Amino acid sequence: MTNTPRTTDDAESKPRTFVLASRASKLAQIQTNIVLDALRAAFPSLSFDTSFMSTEGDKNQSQALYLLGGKALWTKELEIALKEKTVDMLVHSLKDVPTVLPDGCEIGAILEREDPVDSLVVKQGLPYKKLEDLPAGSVVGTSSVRRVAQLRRAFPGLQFMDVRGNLNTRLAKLDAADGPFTALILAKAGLVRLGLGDRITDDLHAPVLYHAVSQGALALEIRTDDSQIRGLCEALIHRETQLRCLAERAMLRKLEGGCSVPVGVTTSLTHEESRPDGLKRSLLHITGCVTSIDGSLHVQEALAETVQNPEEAEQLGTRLATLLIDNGAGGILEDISRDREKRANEAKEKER
Ligand SMILES: NCc1[nH]cc(CCC(=O)O)c1CC(=O)O
Repeated sequence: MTNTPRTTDDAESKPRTFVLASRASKLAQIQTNIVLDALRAAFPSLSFDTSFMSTEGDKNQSQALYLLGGKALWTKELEIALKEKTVDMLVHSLKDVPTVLPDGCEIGAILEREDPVDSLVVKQGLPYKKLEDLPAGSVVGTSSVRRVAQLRRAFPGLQFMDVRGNLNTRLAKLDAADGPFTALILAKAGLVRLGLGDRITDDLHAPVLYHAVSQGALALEIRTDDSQIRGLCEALIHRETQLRCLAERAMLRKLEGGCSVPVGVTTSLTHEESRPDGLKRSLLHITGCVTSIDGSLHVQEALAETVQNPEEAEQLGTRLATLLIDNGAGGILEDISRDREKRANEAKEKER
């Protein structure tokens, strides 16, 4: 047997292994494996691996999300690893990705969306199916100010309470015999991906509840200077989801909201025509709303436009945000940031 000496050249010609990274929660791992399977199917000769880590949002389970504010709670640690090149691609729920990315990072692909609606999950053993069925005073758990603000309008008799933790933790809190909750509102996509879709008793649609920007869609975040991985990402782009989500994110960016402001949205894309030059023109509808935390004020606007590319989709979202701001959303958002500052200061005072 001959001994082949290992030269530097050999090491360098060793094929690159692309490392996909995400949060360590069960849902994040399932989502990463969805992407891993798609990449392996599209590029059978390439080598992929995964890496999981916890983020500030996972570690800080006690503070209300509303007070933690619009920081990059779920993405920052991952983006550091991406920039240090320990990993090559981040798999996110696009909903959790801030609308402005750090320098050197970009979205490489937005994948086909699950149903973006929010769903009702009722405590095990209780007979209720819909929010309408819940007795007055029932406690509904959600950590989203968007859901609380909109649902207070439609269901003034219900009580809403913060519930934190990953999806399995929240369901355990719901089902606990001595727990306060009668039901939870959760994103349908997360429940379905976790195989918990059978716990859903109802889906909540607009105009009762507008979903979060980009809810239900997965996104891949990459280094701007990594053209090789950008090329791989392109194979996973779902055009319809991409155009819808980019419009939604452009709206939120202009409203200067993070994941924790009461901004809701719905979009739809209808294919109008394939033109002789090969470009597709699609009609993009977007309805957006901003609701005050107590549900007393609600501003809602809608626009529709034919779009041919991501830039035009973003322009539509930005225009909708301007319309919302001009029609009262600006005041609602200012009140919220004043209130958040006040509460954050009170919390700091308490610590002293
Ligand atoms: N903020 C938590 C979060 N981020 C993404 C999802 C669900 C999956 C998705 O929207 O893609 C959830 C859970 C929830 O809101 O119920």
